[in-house]
Amino acid sequence: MSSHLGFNQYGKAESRVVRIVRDTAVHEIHDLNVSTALRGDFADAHTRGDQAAVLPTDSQKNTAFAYAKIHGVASPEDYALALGRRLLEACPAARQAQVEVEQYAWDRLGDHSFVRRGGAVRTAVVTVDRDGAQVLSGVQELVLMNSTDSEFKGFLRDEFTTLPEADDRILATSLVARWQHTSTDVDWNASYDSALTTLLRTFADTYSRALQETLHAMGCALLDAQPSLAEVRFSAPNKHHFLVDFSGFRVDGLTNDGEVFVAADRPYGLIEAQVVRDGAPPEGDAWLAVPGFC
Ligand SMILES: O=c1[nH]c(=O)c2[nH]c(=O)[nH]c2[nH]1
Repeated sequence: MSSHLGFNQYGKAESRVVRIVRDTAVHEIHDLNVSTALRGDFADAHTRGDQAAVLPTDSQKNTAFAYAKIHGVASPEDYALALGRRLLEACPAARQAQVEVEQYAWDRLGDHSFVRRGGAVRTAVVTVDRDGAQVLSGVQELVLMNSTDSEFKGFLRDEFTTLPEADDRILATSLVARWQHTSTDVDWNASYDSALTTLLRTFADTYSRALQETLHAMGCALLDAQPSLAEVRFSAPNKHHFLVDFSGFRVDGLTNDGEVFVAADRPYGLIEAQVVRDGAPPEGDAWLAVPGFC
């Protein structure tokens, strides 16, 4: 048999890093899930069992914790850039380091008391190589619903199509979105806040003829609002809500005029799309091994 080693990377997945900033009596909390991966010349580890070039995943994990102190967490992007650069420095065989961060938000209850905020998780994926870095920012588990102003009709029909046309339906999703920056000279927190505002406003304000159209509108709005973004990608489960049929109930005058639905959890439509700025620079390896997108 003839074969060769193909693409490979290795690192520590999902280090749960909690950094408390306690320089004053009013503490701050940064709650992260951090994954690192190194890519480069690690053939000897795979083919000869030689670990000389391998910075252990345990050391990568330790660096993730140390950098929460040494560098701090001004934003997930800024922390990930610092961590990625350090890992490249520490591992000469690595050509590229990818750092993925999820940040869980906490709301303040007092000087040193917090309550975890439900809902959306902020994300960053930073890919650092020896002459630059690429940054994706994003959000996941952003659960959205429009209770009207959504239709789905005029679709292709075949022998197996039973779906009725819908003039007025619920549109709901748990959105994953990531967007690529063209620079690392960015106010990451301001950019994220503005992106979220744009996405939510557009979801709410767009009359939807399909989830596909809504995603496209959200992507266009985001690229319009932030000229330094190259591209946005969405993965959106269509969280179907089916009208409950009251017609068999023996209750006089009981109607269901778009008022009572069953929320189905599976199967679900999965709508994925990229919206790309014309003339955007090449995307490089920013999206390599980033799961969940077409
Ligand atoms: O917004 C939608 N897009 C589809 O492609 C689709 N397909 C389907 O059955 N329902 C929907 N809804």
